Amino acid sequence: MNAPLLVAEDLHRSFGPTRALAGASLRVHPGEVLAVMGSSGSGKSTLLHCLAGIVRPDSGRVLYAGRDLAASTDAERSALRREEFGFVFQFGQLVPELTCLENVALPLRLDRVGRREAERRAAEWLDRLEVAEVAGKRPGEVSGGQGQRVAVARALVTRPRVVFADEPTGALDSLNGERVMRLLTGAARETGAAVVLVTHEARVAAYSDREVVVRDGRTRDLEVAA
Ligand SMILES: Nc1ncnc2c1ncn2[C@@H]1O[C@H](COP(=O)(O)OP(=O)(O)OP(=O)(O)O)[C@@H](O)[C@H]1O
Repeated sequence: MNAPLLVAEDLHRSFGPTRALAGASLRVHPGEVLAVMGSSGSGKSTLLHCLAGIVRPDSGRVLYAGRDLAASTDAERSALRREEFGFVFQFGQLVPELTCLENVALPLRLDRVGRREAERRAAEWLDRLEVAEVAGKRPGEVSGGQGQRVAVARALVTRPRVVFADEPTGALDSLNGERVMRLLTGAARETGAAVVLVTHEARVAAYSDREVVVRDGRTRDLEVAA
């Protein structure tokens, strides 16, 4: 298998007296869909935030493409998040004042792509996520499932190498959840993006290539020969 793109080694992280991570390790290979499973409070989101350079572990290392995240500056880490990573959260977190098309175009605009080109690419992604009809609407005017598909389009429009998805279907009914998962993993496979998918639902994890379980802040790999 290729060299891993993202590596977490023996991460520990506490918030005051609460130990969120107590020895979490994992590897993400280019293009793979990895599900991070575990019960509520087990440390899944903290692990995802450490992997994405949002939360700094108390000890342990995170390497992205061989580079130690702790050795980079805040500016380098935010550039990495903007250029190489995409994010999908449980509640779309779209900008309410912008139309869905403008929301998807936003990461490109932040990368200084001109408006016309950014909106052309955003429209392509809305189409790909089967949600072209909401382009001119604001997030408050679309359904939960449509909003999540817009959020997936926004996460993928910059062609990231890793998409971090934290309970992306958590607020959806099962039919809409399945649709979001099918479109998210399909688009990621087409563009070669890896996906780190945090979920507590086996039905959602079924879309992954491999599963890692977090329990009391520690990871356990389900696949022996991963
Ligand atoms: N910023 C924070 N401040 C204080 N405690 C926190 C913070 N973030 C996480 N924790 C605590 O760390 C533990 C792990 O939380 P985390 O959100 O990583 O778990 P999770 O597995 O993602 O849970 P859930 O599935 O409920 O989202 C929990 O006890 C949580 O309350």
